[in-house]
Amino acid sequence: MNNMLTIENLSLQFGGVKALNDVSFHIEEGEIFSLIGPNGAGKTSMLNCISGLYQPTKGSMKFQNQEILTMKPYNRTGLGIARAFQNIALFAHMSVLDNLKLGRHIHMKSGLFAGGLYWGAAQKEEVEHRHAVEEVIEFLEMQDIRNVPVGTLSYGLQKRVEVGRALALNPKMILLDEPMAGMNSSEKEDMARYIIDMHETKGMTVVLIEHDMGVIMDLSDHIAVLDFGKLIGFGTPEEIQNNPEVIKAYLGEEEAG
Ligand SMILES: Nc1ncnc2c1ncn2[C@@H]1O[C@H](COP(=O)(O)OP(=O)(O)OP(=O)(O)O)[C@@H](O)[C@H]1O
Repeated sequence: MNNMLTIENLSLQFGGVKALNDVSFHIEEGEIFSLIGPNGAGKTSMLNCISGLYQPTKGSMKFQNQEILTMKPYNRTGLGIARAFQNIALFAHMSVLDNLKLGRHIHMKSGLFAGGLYWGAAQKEEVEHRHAVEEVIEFLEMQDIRNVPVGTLSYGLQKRVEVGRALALNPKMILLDEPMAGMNSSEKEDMARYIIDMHETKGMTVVLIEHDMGVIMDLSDHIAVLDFGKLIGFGTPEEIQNNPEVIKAYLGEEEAG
């Protein structure tokens, strides 16, 4: 297996807080990879470093062997990294279809000149947007709600649209920050099925933050465990479940709760 993302000695500091402290791990191409750990452990910070929202203080981050540590988020999208947010960041008054299309326009627009001077190219791009968005609507089974304003949908469906917006960018690697938070059990099952399909039918690499340990252990090929910004475990679900340090810092605490 080839590495999709290789992270070495990554640190991120906010004032006196070490959000990430000398973290190293790798994510293989085409796998479902999960980041777990207690609240405030640094999971979202790590995702923000991967998407380019946060600039690490030091370390190295290679995407398909290319150093991306200082690369702008826009350029990372171009390489094939897309991200769905934990807190839904959609336009409530716009339809599902328009939210998905807008996501592509924002990230992939060819610019005013291309639009004005090369009408043919802009038209071709519009067709591509349409095609990608329709594919996502079918993949996430959103045909019935395609024209519905996002703000009127249930929380679970809004989360699905948020994931769809990242999917519409046709990424090689998709970053999902708690895609099942606040969902009921049938919505969770649907989302788990979509994640498996992203991996199995689209061959996508999926990076997941999730608190539901049942979901994590079922879906993940590999797991990294963070605690106070440090990597305290890395391995298969079985290895993680049998790792004494992880049990002490995180899993044990769940059992007790
Ligand atoms: N923009 C920021 N400015 C200052 N401190 C931050 C910022 N983002 C994160 N932190 C701090 O970094 C640490 C890690 O936070 P982070 O949100 O990455 O944890 P997390 O594991 O995702 O937690 P949760 O499960 O609660 O979402 C925390 O101490 C947090 O307060």
